Amino acid sequence: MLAINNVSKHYGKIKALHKISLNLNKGTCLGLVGPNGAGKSTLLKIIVHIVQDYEGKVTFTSAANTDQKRTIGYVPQDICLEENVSALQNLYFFGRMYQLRGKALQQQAEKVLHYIGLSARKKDKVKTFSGGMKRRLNIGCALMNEPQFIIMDEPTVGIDPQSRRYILDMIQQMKTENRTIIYSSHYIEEVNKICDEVAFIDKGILIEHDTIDKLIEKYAVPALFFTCHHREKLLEDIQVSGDVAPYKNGYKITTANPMLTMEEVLRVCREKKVVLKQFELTHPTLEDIFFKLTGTELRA
Ligand SMILES: Nc1ncnc2c1ncn2[C@@H]1O[C@H](COP(=O)(O)OP(=O)(O)OP(=O)(O)O)[C@@H](O)[C@H]1O
Repeated sequence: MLAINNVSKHYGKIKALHKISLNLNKGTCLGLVGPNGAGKSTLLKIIVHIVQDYEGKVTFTSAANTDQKRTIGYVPQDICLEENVSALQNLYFFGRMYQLRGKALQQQAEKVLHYIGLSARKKDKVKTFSGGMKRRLNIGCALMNEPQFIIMDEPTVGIDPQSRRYILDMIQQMKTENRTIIYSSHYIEEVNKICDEVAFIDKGILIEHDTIDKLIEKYAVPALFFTCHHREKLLEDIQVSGDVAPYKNGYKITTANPMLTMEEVLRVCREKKVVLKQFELTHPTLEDIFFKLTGTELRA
């Protein structure tokens, strides 16, 4: 288990983290979600001991009597590879840091290459790789010590959809191996797809932490989404039924009674001869919940 207790971090006058506390059970995949500058990387660097000057406490408990260093794999946000040598040489470098030598080092590197789908390119220099391949190798380096905890800082930034899908599938595979994962991202749809739990962080403060199902249940407010021509005519009349706000390319009405509001919208449309282009009952997404809790757009 990972226990983060009351962790705060200042960089000079910048308050990067403020009294963060959260626990993570073995085998859980946690999505750490927040906009740029929220404090995600700082928290991850504290967890992996890169940042050591902070207030509060971080403790790990892991299986058997393994050395704590050997149980954590960290995938940094910035790609950390030697471009002028091969993928294999990069993996050997990280393996040696974890005291692997000889046949054990070779076998582990081959295993990781297979895992990240780069066996066929193992002898090629990294500088000939695409961005997505480099990201996969960056993850592979963190897997050389067979970590129990895997901590990934935005591992899918700026890559092609195919590599993104490959990385997400790899994470699904890691979950089946009962590894504990922290996955930092501001791509909420990825988090929704692969994570069990979500921690929302904004301006260094932990806003919420729960399972995705519980967050949806807790903050679920039914809403109607519509787009239409002459929507201003419609808005004048339907405000009584719910809270109307601009949303994507149309409007969203948050309402306690969606069926009644739906009937009312249709009635007003008929009366005012407004043609609806799209009209549907929506379910809140994690992105909506984040916005509701912080007033901040994730991609800002
Ligand atoms: N080494 C540093 N020196 C000074 N300030 C820093 C340093 N690292 C981070 N910060 C500041 O701390 C705050 C949190 O930054 P952090 O990188 O942890 O956020 P983040 O959520 O990971 O953002 P991003 O998604 O952009 O990577 C920001 O205001 C940032 O400018």
